[in-house]
Amino acid sequence: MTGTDVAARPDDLATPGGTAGVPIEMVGLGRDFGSVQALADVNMSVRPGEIVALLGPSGSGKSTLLRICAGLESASSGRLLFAGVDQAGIAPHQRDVSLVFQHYALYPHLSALDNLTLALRYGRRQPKKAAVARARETLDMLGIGALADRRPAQMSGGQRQRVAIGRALARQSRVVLLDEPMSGLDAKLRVELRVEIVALLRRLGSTALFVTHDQAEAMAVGDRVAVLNAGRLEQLGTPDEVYDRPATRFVATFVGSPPMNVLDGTLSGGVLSGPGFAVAAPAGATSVGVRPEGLIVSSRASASAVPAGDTDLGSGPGLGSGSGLGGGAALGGDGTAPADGILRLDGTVVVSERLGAERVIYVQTPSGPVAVRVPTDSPAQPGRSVILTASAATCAFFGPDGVLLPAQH
Ligand SMILES: Nc1ncnc2c1ncn2[C@@H]1O[C@H](COP(=O)(O)OP(=O)(O)OP(=O)(O)O)[C@@H](O)[C@H]1O
Repeated sequence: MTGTDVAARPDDLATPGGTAGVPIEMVGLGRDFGSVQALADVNMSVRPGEIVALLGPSGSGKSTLLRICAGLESASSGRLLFAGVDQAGIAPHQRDVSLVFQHYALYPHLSALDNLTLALRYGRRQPKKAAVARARETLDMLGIGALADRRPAQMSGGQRQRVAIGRALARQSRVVLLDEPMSGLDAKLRVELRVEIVALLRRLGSTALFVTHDQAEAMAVGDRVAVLNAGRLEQLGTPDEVYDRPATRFVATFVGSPPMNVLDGTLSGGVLSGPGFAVAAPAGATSVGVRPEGLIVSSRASASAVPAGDTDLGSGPGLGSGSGLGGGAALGGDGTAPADGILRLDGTVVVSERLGAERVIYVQTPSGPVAVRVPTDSPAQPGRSVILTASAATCAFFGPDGVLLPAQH
């Protein structure tokens, strides 16, 4: 990563402690590299001071979008506006943008403090006293105030990355662009540093685009998350919206750990059915999705005979404990067709993973493995035959184009 300072800007724009960020507008942005369509028709409005996480798999166009914003790449189509001003033809150094890359480049012969001070004095033309004060404050906020006098060689990799991030952010640019700024750091450090980066961005008020392929990081850092896939913006929403109402099947299966289970089926008479499952579904549905915490696990042997409360092996929030399973009340006459719109799937637990305060089990079903979040003390252990159920309200339905269908009422 580097705290590359792309631009200088006049001192009168620098407002210490104030809000520096500007609105960013992307209108139909596209970028082709020969036959490769790196970006296609991206539309996005980012509010001043907002942090938007750009999330997507490798090759989805995240870096290309960031480089267009920095002015290092030009768009093949569409428009990019900062504060209402079209950036086409505006050179990188005139955009007042700070870039933070994965690979930092600090001046090796300067202390941490001097690396920051230099950027502020010459990048921002700040007077020495003000620059030193801002540099010290930034280092303190990043938890490395005590290392101010050390040169890069006398710091750990994580500490050097903090200095580089501090150098880019201290300039309080109108727009801050971060491209996987924490890759290469261990998980604990990443979590610590992202909290500090967000705190610093909020303090400085810059509008920020933060590229990551780590969905947990995107959800933690972004006021909103922009999910990209093959150059297209699949969804722009708050972390809650993206998780609870994924706009597309791609988003549903990219966000969440484990992600949403999606089962393919055929719709007939208002019922979507596929290998081993059936559920009441809206017109046009070709697949049903359910989050791992939306499923209830019950013992197969007792599901149709024992009161629900006794058979529940661990439930998500979708249904009350075992409700809908008592005496097989939720099942249709043939044992698979849904009554009350309930999704039902039979399977066998094949894997049980302890994840901190919870457990995730993987159930092999005729439609493939299904992940279910259960309490740590759930008896649903590998080898156990189980029934999975979910209320229709906890299910998401997608059409043949992968787009979320409106909820049924
Ligand atoms: N200069 C270039 N010339 C040709 N193709 C390019 C160029 N830059 C990017 N691409 C292609 O554009 C697509 C998007 O690349 P981009 O680097 O923006 O993706 P990304 O989401 O940032 O990926 P990663 O997470 O791996 O960095 C890819 O298919 C890539 O190969």
